[in-house]
Amino acid sequence: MILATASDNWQLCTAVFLVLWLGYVVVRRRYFHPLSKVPGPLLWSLSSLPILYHQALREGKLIHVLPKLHERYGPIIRISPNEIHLNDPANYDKIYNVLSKFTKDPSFYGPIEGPVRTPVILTVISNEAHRARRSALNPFFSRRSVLDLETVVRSKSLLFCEILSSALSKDEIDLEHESKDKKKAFNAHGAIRAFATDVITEYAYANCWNFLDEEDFGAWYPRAIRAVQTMFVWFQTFPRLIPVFGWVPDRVNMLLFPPFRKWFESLDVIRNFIKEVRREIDDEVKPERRTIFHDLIDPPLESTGKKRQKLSDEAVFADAVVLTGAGVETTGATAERAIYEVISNPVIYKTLVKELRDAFPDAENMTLMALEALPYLSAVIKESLSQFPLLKKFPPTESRINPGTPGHLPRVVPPGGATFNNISLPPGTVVSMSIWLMHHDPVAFPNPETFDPNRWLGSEDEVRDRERCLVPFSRGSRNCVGKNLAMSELYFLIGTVFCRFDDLEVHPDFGKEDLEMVELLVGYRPRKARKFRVVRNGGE
Ligand code: HEM
Repeated sequence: MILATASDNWQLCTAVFLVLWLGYVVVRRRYFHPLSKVPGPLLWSLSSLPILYHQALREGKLIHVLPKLHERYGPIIRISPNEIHLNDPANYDKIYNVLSKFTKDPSFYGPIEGPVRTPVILTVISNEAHRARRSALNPFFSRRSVLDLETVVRSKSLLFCEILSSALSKDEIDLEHESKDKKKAFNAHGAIRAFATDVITEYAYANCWNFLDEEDFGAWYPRAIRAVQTMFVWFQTFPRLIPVFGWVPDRVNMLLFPPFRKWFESLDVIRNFIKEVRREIDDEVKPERRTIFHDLIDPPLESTGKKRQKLSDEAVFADAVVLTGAGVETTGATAERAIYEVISNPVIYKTLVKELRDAFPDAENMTLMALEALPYLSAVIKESLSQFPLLKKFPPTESRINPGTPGHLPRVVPPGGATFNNISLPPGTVVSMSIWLMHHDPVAFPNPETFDPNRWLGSEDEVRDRERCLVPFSRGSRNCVGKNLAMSELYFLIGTVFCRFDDLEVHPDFGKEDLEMVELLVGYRPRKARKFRVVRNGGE
């Protein structure tokens, strides 16, 4: 009896303590927190669970909700106890600039290291440490290097067109076993991502993975990267899971998460390749072509006569993993979007084909500089990197997510604090802006629902103003290192496809609703979406 009463009292005390503690947290975060004056929904200011709900349980839908919150609460909103989101383009360059003192938010970027288990270029927190690491990569992805190695991108684009052409004429071969409809459809979704993987593996490592030659275009790879990215969201909210993942042997992780199996294997391929290059360097074997691994392990002399800082094998490995994966879905989804929009719009299609065929009687002779000089092609690419048509089926904010990296890229306010839209933020506050919202600024992009390359062909002043809001690769010292290569891929792929084919159509099974995107740092199609396929005019 005495024991029962003691236990009841203990439970009561615990319940009272929990209620008081919860009340204290709520009152402190809402009314006495340095960010308490920043507008935003109550629940979001108390906990980061709403972000987890939209990112993990609704898979990457935070980006769909942010515009609605801005509409309701204004240009500066509190989206978690310590994070502020901004949507006024005037603030972009204050945060994301070359000499920025804003550092990356460790609680967002740190978990990205989880699966690789070592810091990667994307996640280095200190801007100084990042500068040293980035300076090792920059020369390899400079405009000069991309121009020097343009044959890599050109040859993969031509191969893509060969495969597209033979896939669409397959119906002559074996009509008995498959329906005509099935035969003539080309899996453009898979092939575009295979193209992006083949380019980066050939360009950076001179060791192409040749996904374009595979039946399913190496579909395991984008699938595995996506699984890894989904995991980041959980790691970001529950960082204690990261060491658990580290302790669990790879074999068990592979059993628990099947898409990881091949991904772990791909890590081994990269690791072994680094070992091989290290051996070559030690044995003073002259490589056929110096790759990024040669440059990172054994940096060449600079014009000053100095050698750049050497990276450890572990750092070279980590950056190679990111470089291989970072350009697949980003470039892939952008190119896919461009091809979809062009073939869905006869006027755009005709104009683009004419411009390309007038400039290049033979697609094999294209050069990047000649492609870049084409105004209409350039306008199509800029439009593909920025914004997309409204899908009638969804409310606008659910429909116009652009590919690439559309979401918020959180940074930490430096010592001394910062002021945005007349609201002062103390040091240590996390601030973020979303590229997708920049591309939907109503002043820079009137009629954002329309895919309209002409918006990039107006007066110089008008285009310059618009370009201030065009930030697909972000800006400043932490911007995309692969942007020159990505642009070269977009120019060559879109250029060769539309120089060669004037009769492509979207497969009738593919609807506008399949273009919806979710954001897991990189923009993805929702899992239920059908894959983008093309057919030849009259092929149905
Ligand atoms: C259309 C294609 C692409 C888009 C839109 C894009 C966009 C971006 C953005 C916005 C960032 C900054 C992320 C952040 O602040 O957290 C970034 C970083 C990065 N991107 Fe890309 N990217 C593209 C293609 C590529 C390609 C082809 C590569 C491979 C070479 C690549 C490699 C990287 C790497 C390594 C970083 C981290 C850079 C650093 O932290 O210094 N990206 N990208």
